[in-house]
Amino acid sequence: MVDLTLWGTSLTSTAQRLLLLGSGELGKEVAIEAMRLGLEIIAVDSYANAPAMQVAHRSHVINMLDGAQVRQIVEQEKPGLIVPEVEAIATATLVELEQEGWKVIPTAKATQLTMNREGIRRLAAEELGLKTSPYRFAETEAEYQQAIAEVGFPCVVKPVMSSSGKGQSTVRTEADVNPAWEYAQAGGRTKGGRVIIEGFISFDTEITLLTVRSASGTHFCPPIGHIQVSGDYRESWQPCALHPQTLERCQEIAEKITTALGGWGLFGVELFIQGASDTEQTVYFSEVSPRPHDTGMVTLISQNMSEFELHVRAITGLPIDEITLIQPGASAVILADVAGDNPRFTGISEALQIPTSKVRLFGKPRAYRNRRMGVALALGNTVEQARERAKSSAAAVTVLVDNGESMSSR
Ligand SMILES: Nc1ncnc2c1ncn2[C@@H]1O[C@H](COP(=O)(O)OP(=O)(O)OP(=O)(O)O)[C@@H](O)[C@H]1O
Ligand SMILES: NCC(=O)N[C@@H]1O[C@H](COP(=O)([O-])[O-])[C@@H](O)[C@H]1O
Ligand SMILES: [Mg+2]
Repeated sequence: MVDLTLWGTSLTSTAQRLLLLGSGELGKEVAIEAMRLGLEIIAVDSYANAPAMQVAHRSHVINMLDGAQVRQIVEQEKPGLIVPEVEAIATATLVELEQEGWKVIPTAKATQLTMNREGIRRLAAEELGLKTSPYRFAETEAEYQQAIAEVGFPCVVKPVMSSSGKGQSTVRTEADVNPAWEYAQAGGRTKGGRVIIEGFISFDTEITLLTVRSASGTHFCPPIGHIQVSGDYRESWQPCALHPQTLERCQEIAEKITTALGGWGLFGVELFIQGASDTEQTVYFSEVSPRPHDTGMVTLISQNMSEFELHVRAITGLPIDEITLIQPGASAVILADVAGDNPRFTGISEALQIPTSKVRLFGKPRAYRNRRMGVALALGNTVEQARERAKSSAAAVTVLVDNGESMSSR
């Protein structure tokens, strides 16, 4: 635990250590915020020089799906806070570590339930009665065929352990059925195994409602709208227009699911919205991240406190005062279109000629097709203006790699 009455200093005997399990772009910003408050940061991931490792005091490369390796690092580093950052961690070991007195953010149960789509879906739909898409789970190809027949076309197939759309496909016709199974088997964060088959929801908008559980109570950020392609985010903006009663409904759902998960920290509650914002809309719960959300990177520019600052404040037991929107804001991703080492970027100065724009490059040491390498952020007088600016800024950047191939980032 972090001792609020005796705040320590990094790299001294009083240090409060934060162990990041996962060191991508989201962890990098968490590390920066935690370091600003004087915490000692240890970044862990499955590969060297991951983004958060580059701004941490120390780092370790381990297989985070191997419980023994996770335990060894925890016992070696003795962190006050264990902060999961990615959807590929041995969560059973986190449960054991929590029972032994280590502090897991937000709770070991929350990381276990959300790391597996089955856990969170059953909690939301079957225990809490939240409206979700219809769904089935399948372990074998025969069960899969049966589930597809029951859910019907169109449906969405995903490995139960995956994120950022890995292994996900939409099945519209019979011809898509087998490729979707194969892709799910190959594409999850852990190879092979169980899949979820979800009925396709034809939503008008999808949002992330960032929800913070902290010493000063539960706080909501203004809703973030976003666009996803192949299950991965491309653009996000804040605020997203919703009917006032819809917003209330979204907050109720977020309150329910985050209360059930428990602990302190920021959560990204993903919701599908059907209908136009001039009447009350229908809200479906999709899933929740018990940590900062990729679509929430827009808050680096649009809010008085970013989702990363909010997470660090919440997990260390500090209060959150008012969360305010500075101005309508937007983010657009910078993707690689080619695989290779030693990525470099052209067009940064063009990108920054766009008014209000900022570019964040994550420092991932290797590019591959559709890997998110950076993000462009912008403000506007309206959401539309902010989105146009962020998209133009991102589109100006091109990712080049060692093999000499180059393609536009978008
Ligand atoms: N049942 C569904 N109906 C319609 N669209 C869906 C459905 N499930 C997923 N999608 C689309 O795919 C996107 C990604 O799905 P989901 O959030 O479940 O995947 P993920 O791999 O966990 O992604 P992330 O890690 O980025 O949150 C959703 O944001 C939505 O755009
Ligand atoms: N939707 C979840 C998400 O955005 N997670 C973020 O992406 C990183 C993995 O990136 P990589 O796949 O490029 O290594 C994770 O470490 C996390 O920061
Ligand atoms: Mg999602």
